[in-house]
Amino acid sequence: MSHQGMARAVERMRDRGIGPEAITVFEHYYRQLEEGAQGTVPEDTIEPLRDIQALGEVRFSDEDARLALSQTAVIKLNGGLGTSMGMSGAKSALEVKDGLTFLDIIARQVLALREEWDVELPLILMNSFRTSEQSLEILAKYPTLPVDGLPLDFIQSAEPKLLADSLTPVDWPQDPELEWCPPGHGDIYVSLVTSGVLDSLLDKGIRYAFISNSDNLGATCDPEVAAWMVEHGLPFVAEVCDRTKSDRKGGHLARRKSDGRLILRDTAMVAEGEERFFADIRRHHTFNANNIWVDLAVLRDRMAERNGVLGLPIIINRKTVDPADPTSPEVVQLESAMGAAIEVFEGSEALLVPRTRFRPVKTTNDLLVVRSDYFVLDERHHLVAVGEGPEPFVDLDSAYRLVQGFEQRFPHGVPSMLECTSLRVIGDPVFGRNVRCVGDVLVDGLRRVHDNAVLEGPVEATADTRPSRAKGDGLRTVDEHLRAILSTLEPAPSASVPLTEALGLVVAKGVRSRVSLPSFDNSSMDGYAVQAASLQGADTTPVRLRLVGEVAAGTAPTCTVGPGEAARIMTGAPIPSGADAVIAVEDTDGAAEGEVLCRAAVPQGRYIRPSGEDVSEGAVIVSAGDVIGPRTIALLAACGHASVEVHRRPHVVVLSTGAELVPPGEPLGPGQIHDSNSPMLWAAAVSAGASAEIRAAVGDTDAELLSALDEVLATADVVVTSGGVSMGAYDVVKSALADQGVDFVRVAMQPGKPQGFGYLAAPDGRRVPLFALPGNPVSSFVSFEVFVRPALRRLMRRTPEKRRIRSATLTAGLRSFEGRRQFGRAVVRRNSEGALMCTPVAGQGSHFVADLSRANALFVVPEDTVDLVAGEAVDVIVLDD
Ligand SMILES: Nc1nc2c(c(=O)[nH]1)N[C@H]1C(S)=C(S)[C@@H](COP(=O)(O)OP(=O)(O)OC[C@H]3O[C@@H](n4cnc5c(N)ncnc54)[C@H](O)[C@@H]3O)O[C@H]1N2
Ligand code: MOO
Repeated sequence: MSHQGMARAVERMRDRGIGPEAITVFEHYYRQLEEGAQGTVPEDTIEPLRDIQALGEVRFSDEDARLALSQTAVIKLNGGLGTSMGMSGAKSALEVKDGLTFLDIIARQVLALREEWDVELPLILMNSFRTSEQSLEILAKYPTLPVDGLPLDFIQSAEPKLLADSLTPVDWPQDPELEWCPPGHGDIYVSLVTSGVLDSLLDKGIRYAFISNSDNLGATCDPEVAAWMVEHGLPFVAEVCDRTKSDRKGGHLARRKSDGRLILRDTAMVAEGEERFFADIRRHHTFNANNIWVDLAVLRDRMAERNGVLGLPIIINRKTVDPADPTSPEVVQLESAMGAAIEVFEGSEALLVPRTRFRPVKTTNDLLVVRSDYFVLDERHHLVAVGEGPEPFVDLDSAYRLVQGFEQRFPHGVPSMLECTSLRVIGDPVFGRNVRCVGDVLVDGLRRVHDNAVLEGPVEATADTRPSRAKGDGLRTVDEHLRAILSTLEPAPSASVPLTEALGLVVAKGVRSRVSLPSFDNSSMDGYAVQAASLQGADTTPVRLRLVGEVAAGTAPTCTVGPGEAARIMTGAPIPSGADAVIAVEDTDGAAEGEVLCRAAVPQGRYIRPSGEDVSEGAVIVSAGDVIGPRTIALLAACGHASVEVHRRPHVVVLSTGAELVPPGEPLGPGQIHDSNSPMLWAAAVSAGASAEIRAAVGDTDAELLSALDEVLATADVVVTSGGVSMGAYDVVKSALADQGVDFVRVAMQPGKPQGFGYLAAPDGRRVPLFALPGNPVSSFVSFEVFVRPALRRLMRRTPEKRRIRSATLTAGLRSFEGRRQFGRAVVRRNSEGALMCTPVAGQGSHFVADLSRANALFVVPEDTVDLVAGEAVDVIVLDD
């Protein structure tokens, strides 16, 4: 009966036009199925992987990496339908981040790599008969993507689903397409051959393929892996990641004892009673990320040797014919796993890669995290985690499981997850706009989550989630206020700036050298360019060489140096042709014309700085994320760049308020003081890396302040005001801006309790952040340190945003306010044993400018600490690091 089943299945495949190679493979698996093959891998036949090479340990020169990448193609397994997320078309057509689909991101990643490395890097999808059309439509948006002589996709084979009891092909007239399934991703090897793509790639000189799932946004084509394969002649590399408890189900690699080869053991291959070994994450401590690298020439040989049947272990997948209808007949699908091919290649290797290379989106929980601000797409379209903590754990209720239900309940986008450790939603609330999750959040039984809600854990966000300003005694904590600021800031756009304006900025786009360094062979000494052979024996018997010319730095040589000849040469001057060494002037008589007497022999190459020794033309000299310092500027300049693309420097305008203020240097009238906050805040902004200017202080009327702000908003990226934020009758900043979008809050800190922050609209529509700091000089300074400096660094993408906190020993006791975090001023020094000692300055009042200036550090006393005695440890922030 089942033999008949195979015959009928094969007949259907022929009718559908499926090629003989794929049919042979199907028959192979069908026979295994009939024989009751289980394909198990018992634990005593394998050894756990040990001493796995890690990606960070393999390093190659740019040139090697480029060369390897120029022989590589990216292949994406794109047959997935996303049925488990309620999708019917290609899963990769789902908008996953910033309005882009998986395929858009993949296409952009490939195009960025091509540009960065100047390589052809073909992208090819392995589609199923159901995903091809829709996927190619998306890729059509990228006209430069296709590579001459290669298709953008090939279609993997199809096979009939078999009725579970009779193993005959199932009939499903309601939707005949459901009678077919793709034979798993292990089919890629057969389909590469039958589609002709394998030959086309090899004909074009493409020797390696990087193959991964299209829903794994972490799987970017890393040139270092390609270079590693080339260097060691590896036929097959499988990327593995460290396994955590939640990865217990995935497959892992192991070494087969009988022949020492690597094999893949998937869940389905675990022998009965051996689940505990499989689940032991210390024993099998990595899992297969399904990112593989294959030497296509070796693959072609293996396929030929085995008559097109690689013989991968069979996977028997049991489903219903209509996956969406559990009452439809039960079927089996014969599949194989791509990674299983590792056992076919002698000399295969596993490579331990960071978890970031395995970021699949399998569920809407994954989708929420990827869409959120926890991740950004960088300029190379790599998905980069920007949250400080580990990736948040998300568990949404069943109403969100399918994409449609998910979209309906997040109509304004997903919440901010930057500061979230976990989010669990019970019920099916619709989320408003600008919702922020902080810590471990549980949403239970809510009908809706309001706009601007801050869900702060550990929370049972069961009651009201309207934005809460204050808690307890009405004060906001320091961390809450800082988060409220940082989470709304949008980093400055990138711009190209001259080198002299780039100091301290973060590179937005990698730069390649326009020249080789040195760009020509030149002399590292003042002396004579010679042929080394001419000076043989000159150590014992001095040799006379005929002077044929002179080369100074900055000129082109006009002479050629032959045997017995020399050309006078200066440091940095080009080596004339014919010469292969330089003898230093000290080893000669220094003659300027006629003949020069040489008293030393020189080896070939002596004192010659060869072209390209330092940098080769086209090499990447700085990368996105690098911070520009004086040495980077030297490199950029040497490599021919007058400007560099960076994240822009924000321009800060400082504006003090108070009728009592007089500019420094001018005489004081009764009740007047010199404005010291303006220059202090200006200097603090410049020290933080921003550019800054001071706007003359204004008095205490709303009109004065508003008209000054109108003026500064035209040029400011950030406005910092001082004064006028407390409870006084003339507290102008608060009175003028409270209903203009600036929030005035009291923060549980000392000094610096009254704070304002918000956004004002600039004349050109930009939203300009405004910090309203308290007027007391010390309060103003501390507020800048705690809130403005991290914000400026975030705008410039400088990390770390906050200063380092260290521990020091107090030399004197002190008292602090309960419920407020105290930022005291101190002198922090090392004692003779090297220990950090903290001595608070005498005047801790908010008006002591001299004591502030004597201090070099802030000490931080937590909210719940009131008394500290000498000898206790205290946190300190050293200011002049
Ligand atoms: N009744 C209350 N009074 C105050 C409270 C309060 O809660 N209730 N809070 C106190 C705290 S704490 C602070 S801090 C200050 C904040 O005051 P303002 O931001 O409103 O600032 P001003 O009143 O304008 O000035 C305070 C102080 O600082 C001197 N100052 C102001 N600007 C400058 C400058 N540019 N250069 C040098 N010195 C400056 C100003 O002359 C005052 O002496 O409020 C407390 N009051
Ligand atoms: O809190 Mo105010 O900022 O002390 O002086």
